[in-house]
Amino acid sequence: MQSNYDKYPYVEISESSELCFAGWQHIFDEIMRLAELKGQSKTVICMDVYHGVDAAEMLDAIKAHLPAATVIQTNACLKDAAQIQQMVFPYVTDDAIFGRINNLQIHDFFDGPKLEKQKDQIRDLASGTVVVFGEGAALFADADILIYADLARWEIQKRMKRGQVGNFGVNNLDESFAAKYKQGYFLDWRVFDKHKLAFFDQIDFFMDANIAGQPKMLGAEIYRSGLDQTVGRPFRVVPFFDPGPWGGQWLKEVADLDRDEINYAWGFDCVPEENSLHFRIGEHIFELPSINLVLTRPQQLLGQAVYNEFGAEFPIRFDFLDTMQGGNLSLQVHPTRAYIQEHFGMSYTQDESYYFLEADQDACVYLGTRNKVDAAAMIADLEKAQKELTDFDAEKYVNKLPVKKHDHILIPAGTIHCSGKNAVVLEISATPYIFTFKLWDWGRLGMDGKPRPINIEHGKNVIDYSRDEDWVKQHLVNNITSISLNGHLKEESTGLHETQFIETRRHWFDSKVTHYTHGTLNVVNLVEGSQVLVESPDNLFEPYVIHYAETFIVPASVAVYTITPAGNAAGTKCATLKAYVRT
Ligand SMILES: O=P(O)(O)OC[C@H]1O[C@](O)(CO)[C@@H](O)[C@@H]1O
Repeated sequence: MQSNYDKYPYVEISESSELCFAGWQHIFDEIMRLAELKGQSKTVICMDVYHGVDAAEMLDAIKAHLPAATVIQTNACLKDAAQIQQMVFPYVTDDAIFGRINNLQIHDFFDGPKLEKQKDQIRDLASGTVVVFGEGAALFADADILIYADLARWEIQKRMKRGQVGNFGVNNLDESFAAKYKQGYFLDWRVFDKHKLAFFDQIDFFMDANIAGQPKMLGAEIYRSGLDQTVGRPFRVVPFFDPGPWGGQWLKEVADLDRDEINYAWGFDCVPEENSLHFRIGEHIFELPSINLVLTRPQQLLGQAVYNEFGAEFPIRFDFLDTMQGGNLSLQVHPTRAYIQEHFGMSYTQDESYYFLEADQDACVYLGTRNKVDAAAMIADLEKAQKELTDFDAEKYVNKLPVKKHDHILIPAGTIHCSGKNAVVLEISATPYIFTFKLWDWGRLGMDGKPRPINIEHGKNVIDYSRDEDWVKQHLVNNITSISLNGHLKEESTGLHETQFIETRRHWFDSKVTHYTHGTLNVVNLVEGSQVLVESPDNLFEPYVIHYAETFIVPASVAVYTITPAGNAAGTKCATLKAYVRT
């Protein structure tokens, strides 16, 4: 298959490339230029970092480029690791996967008296250059120059897998990836995002610390202008891909991924809390976590109504599940809203849907229970299969339905489900994605050679047995309503179910289609056709090329945009799937 999916999308920022400082020498020259401009006898430089930044590299650079500076490391003022373990335990818990959302702040990790003493000592220094370096540095002084070194969520995960990064304040480099991810998800990343946001407007320079030995730095004005330019036009975040026990071979071809990897299960094409954004400034690519856009420009991005409902959180997720020549996903169910709130402190739940981008002859979805199922017998059989490592007869209890390309299957929380093998799903779902109660994993092992954790205990509390064969066929399988039809355009509503907050619209078209955001965020994927052009009828943004299977975000602040078949798809029938929050 000829691939034209762009796996490194960027936003072109209209600034001179000289304003992106690449390499430690240029970075420190610029910092010292600003320090000299200030002309003070004492300069306090705070170099604050996201947890996971390579501290050794930064410290060496500080010492090499500012040999006369007094360097203070923030980690000397942390509480001890055992105290931090105890503090975080109620939120991290001893569950293998799930923790609890909480309100811990970065200062909770520091020893109060030590921090105050250190602040006094910095204040009392009479002259010279003082560098406060490390996590939480902005707490330590009113910085003359505040620098923030940031790290993409995916890069942190890769460093965790390699054993280079553990969790904040605890010595757990050798802990399993799953345990470190859980602590990152429920704790560290929320703590660090809150801290970054609190000081965001005071930051003078932002650093991209993603590639070892290749730091880059942008002045705050350019960085903020980049965010403003991004939120005024359609854009893509940088996708990332991960293998899994049921993963397939389709993403490798379509997204041109490493052919030597065993498989790719997931392609996260629009999960802005975890993806990156790439700014292109002249010849430089500057990487930043896309959550920074969500946190700092929520009204322009989401629109006022969505912001009122969700706050600064991006509520829609698009990702791929590739099972071509792979296996079935685990048979699973997601918590209801009440359950996720009570047990995990999340405000909304993992409502999902599967849009089938590709499906082989034998592709299927497991969805809902069989009519008049014996619920107690099903749970007993699931528990037996888990305890005694016997087989679970899924088809005795769960509907198995054939699926074909362009089917849209709705999966409100509480519905037992999973995609079968030999299909490619575009998941169009609410953002939470780790709250999966696995009921049966088909007797196979995870990528680490161990059985994956099963959650029948949680699952049995949320399975909705009224979602049986008859009900799911009527309500959850291709529940399509025609919205409008003319010679060149057909618009259909394909979901989601009325209990879910996302509306999805499919457009079939062979010429220009006009879309209105109505002041609310749109997320769009090209599900048919090799290429389209997204344009502003008023020339408010540059024309934007989108290829097959690429997801793009249209901020609420973009009132109107058009989509036209382009390149070798010009004049041919294309289709987009657009999602937005029902308001
Ligand atoms: O549990 P499995 O088999 O890995 O299932 C796939 C997972 O991917 C998700 O769809 C999230 O993208 C979850 O709902 C699900 O847990």
